[in-house]
Amino acid sequence: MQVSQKYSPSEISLHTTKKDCWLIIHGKVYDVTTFLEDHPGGEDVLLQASANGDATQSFEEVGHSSTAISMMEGYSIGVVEGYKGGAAGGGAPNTKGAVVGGPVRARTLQQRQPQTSSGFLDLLLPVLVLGLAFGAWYYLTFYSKAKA
Ligand code: HEM
Repeated sequence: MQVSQKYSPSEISLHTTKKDCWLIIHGKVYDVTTFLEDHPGGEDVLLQASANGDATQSFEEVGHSSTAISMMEGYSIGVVEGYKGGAAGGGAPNTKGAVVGGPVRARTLQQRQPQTSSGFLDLLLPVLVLGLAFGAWYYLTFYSKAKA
């Protein structure tokens, strides 16, 4: 098994420029310098996230696809020394040294819920059906009376 390179937070904080940009996501360190220009969300957000320290929250908030999550491995260069994940981040190395939590949490968050239709549309359909039913009943009643 490959031993992960460990980086101290102060060392990581030296890599926040366009020519040298590292990110911390779930306690892992990613060198995204070559990815900056190709990132669909733009390079600015990555530079900003890099400068902010831990990019886990920003990364999660976007709800990245599984494609994005699998791309990350290609930029991984190691782990944060002494990283303690805690409730917010997940992905912390546990006592046995295995990284837990991160991908699972990422997956649950990135399953974007399809936008359910608005309350207005939810109401419109039953009202339309009722209206049609009433119209049909009224027409048939009136029509049969007129004919009689
Ligand atoms: C190694 C880390 C990252 C990788 C590999 C990555 C990859 C991607 C990919 C492939 C997309 C296209 C949409 C998708 O497939 O989900 C995307 C979109 C995006 N990403 Fe990232 N990303 C990374 C980190 C970040 C971070 C740290 C942030 C926030 C600070 C961020 C913000 C965004 C935004 C705003 C979009 C556009 C979302 C949209 O328009 O729907 N990304 N990213």
